[in-house]
Amino acid sequence: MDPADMGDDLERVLLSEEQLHERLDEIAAQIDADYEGKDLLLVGVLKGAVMVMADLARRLHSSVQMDWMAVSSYGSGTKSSGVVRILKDLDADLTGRHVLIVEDIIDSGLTLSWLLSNLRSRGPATVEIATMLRKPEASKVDVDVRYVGFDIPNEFVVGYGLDYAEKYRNLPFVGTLAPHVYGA
Ligand SMILES: O=P(O)(O)OC[C@H]1O[C@H](OP(=O)(O)OP(=O)(O)O)[C@H](O)[C@@H]1O
Ligand SMILES: Nc1nc2[nH]cnc2c(=O)[nH]1
Ligand SMILES: [Mg+2]
Repeated sequence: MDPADMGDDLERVLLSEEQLHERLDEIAAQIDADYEGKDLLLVGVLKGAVMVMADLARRLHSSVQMDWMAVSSYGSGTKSSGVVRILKDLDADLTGRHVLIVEDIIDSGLTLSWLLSNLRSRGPATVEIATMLRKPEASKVDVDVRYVGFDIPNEFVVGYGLDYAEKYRNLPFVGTLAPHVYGA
């Protein structure tokens, strides 16, 4: 999808495709170094993390497996409901595994803190987190995030997996929406 095809829905491009990919090169190199000689299980959080999972995984030289969990707390709005629902659970048994949760964004941090305690209760060897984007609110939650692509301002963003009412996930960049789109 091209920015031009969004008409006046797009306010501005926050992170270009090039910026996202360059940062992923750096993060992938760090992950390869940190997990050298270990089997790694990447856990992608559907649906938002699809793009970052695909782009990160293909940069890794480590031995990795990929599994998916679908959770949702936002529905079709721009605010977290605070209630996290499992829509699809993992196929993999986490016992003794090195787990890396792959997220597109940490905003309120509610999804992640819930996910962390859920996955930790399944007996993994280690659980770490990689996220492409992180907003300032996330600092209020006591969660240690090992790999962060970009710290971004507190605006509702779309693209690179992130939706507004299920649209715009296929944008190759991260942008902000014009307020008229979500009725502000
Ligand atoms: O830090 P938080 O405030 O909890 O927000 C972050 C979560 O919100 C988004 O998922 P969403 O619930 O919109 O589901 P989706 O990935 O299917 O769009 C995003 O993918 C994160 O999982
Ligand atoms: N699309 C989108 N989903 C989110 N989920 C949590 N924060 C955001 C955001 O800024 N944009
Ligand atoms: Mg969403």
